[in-house]
Amino acid sequence: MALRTLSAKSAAALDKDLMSVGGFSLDQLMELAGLSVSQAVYRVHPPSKGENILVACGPGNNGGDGLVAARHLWHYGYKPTVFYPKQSNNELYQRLATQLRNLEVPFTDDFDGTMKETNHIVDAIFGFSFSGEVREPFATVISAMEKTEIPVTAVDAPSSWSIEDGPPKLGPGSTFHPAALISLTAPKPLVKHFKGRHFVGGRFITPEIASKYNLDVPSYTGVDQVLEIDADGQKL
Ligand SMILES: NC(=O)C1=CN([C@@H]2O[C@H](COP(=O)(O)OP(=O)(O)OC[C@H]3O[C@@H](n4cnc5c(N)ncnc54)[C@H](O)[C@@H]3O)[C@@H](O)[C@H]2O)[C@@H](O)CC1
Ligand SMILES: [K+]
Repeated sequence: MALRTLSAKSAAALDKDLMSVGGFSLDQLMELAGLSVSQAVYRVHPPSKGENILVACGPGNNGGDGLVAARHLWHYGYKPTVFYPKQSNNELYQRLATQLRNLEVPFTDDFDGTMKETNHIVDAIFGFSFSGEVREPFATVISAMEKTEIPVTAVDAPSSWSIEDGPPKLGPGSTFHPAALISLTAPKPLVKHFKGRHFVGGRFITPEIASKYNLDVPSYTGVDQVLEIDADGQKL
């Protein structure tokens, strides 16, 4: 039986619960989410397949997960480059960007140009709060990820996909099928349209929260922050 999914509305409510009664700060959740993302990338694309990783970050917390993942990837020996065109003034994101600059991780405004030197892309543009039609500058970037042969790992959702209904019928993203997806906390309903390698991560939910939101706690192994599952939700 497939792992139970979490709607966009419940994902937002669960996040709030973790940060209130759960006692977590956003920094902590983002660190664990981004650490999971980096481990999924390591599984899908070990450094031996090419060290250049382009991390595309959006304006919200999905983008924050990308910034954290870029830092861990650097420590694993990759050469990440970050595309982060709508940088937030929020102190948390500024600190994440400083941490990357201190490692001399480059930031680029030229997604297409950087893509030419890239072995793998991380799509951290939009997560569970995305809705409507994609606005620029992200529409162009999503079209580029849609057309390229370079494999993409999507964070929580392929950007542009409706969280409930999957790929848009028309426009940017309508034929965007990333090679891999890492669902954070729990898969979202869009996974029924997803055909690539699927991981779950975000190893921070308690049995109580899982029960409140009617979720399965993934059976992570040892120190792993990710679990790869098949279409039936079974561990691979
Ligand atoms: N409990 C969890 O699972 C956690 C989830 N985190 C991450 O947080 C994400 C959700 O973050 P947020 O709620 O900040 O939202 P997102 O990062 O999904 O996106 C919100 C941003 O996208 C913009 N946006 C929305 N629709 C758009 C459109 N059509 N065109 C252009 N821009 C648009 C909004 O203005 C906003 O700036 C999750 O998907 C996950 O990646 C973690 O960081 C923390 C823990
Ligand atoms: K994404």
